[in-house]
Amino acid sequence: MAAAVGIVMGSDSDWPVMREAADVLAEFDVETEVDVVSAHRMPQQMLAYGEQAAERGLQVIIAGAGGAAHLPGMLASVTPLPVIGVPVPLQHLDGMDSLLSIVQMPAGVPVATVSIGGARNAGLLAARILGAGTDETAQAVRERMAGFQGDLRAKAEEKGARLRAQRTNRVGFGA
Ligand SMILES: Nc1c(C(=O)O)ncn1[C@@H]1O[C@H](COP(=O)(O)O)[C@@H](O)[C@H]1O
Repeated sequence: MAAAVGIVMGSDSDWPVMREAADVLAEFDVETEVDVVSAHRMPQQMLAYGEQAAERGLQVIIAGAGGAAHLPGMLASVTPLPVIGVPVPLQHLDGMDSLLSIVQMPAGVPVATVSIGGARNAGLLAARILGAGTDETAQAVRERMAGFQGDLRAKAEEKGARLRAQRTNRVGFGA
């Protein structure tokens, strides 16, 4: 099956962060492809990747990069697909440099930017985008997302119950 989400990053050193996007999309049975595509180091290939992404069948691109992170924005400038940018924290500046590079896009070229190191949320956002469609595949992703949200809610409720149980006065909203 062709990949629906392309997960690209400026270097293989970004993979420990970016793999979380691939892992969570696997939980949703969404097919992904993974590669290193650098705007700075391989500009021609980066443009080709962005230009061909839609015709190759991709529906969403997740792009992660650290430091002076131009990759997500440059991909967004050559593809009509939604691009989700992941700021990758490096040793210096803790990812603030990357966050600001990715989030401050000029008008007309949107990149949906997640938090520093937020590759898991990038994967979840990609799943939601895929789930917004009207076909059966979209519906299946949407149903899985509803299940995921139910689990998340149950875990949050347990946290409240644990916290209330530590107190003598157990009054609280969830009690
Ligand atoms: N920000 C970019 C781009 C780009 O935006 O095109 N290409 C590589 N990089 C980043 O450089 C950092 C260090 O890369 P190396 O570990 O290969 O030296 C990585 O976080 C990568 O995303």
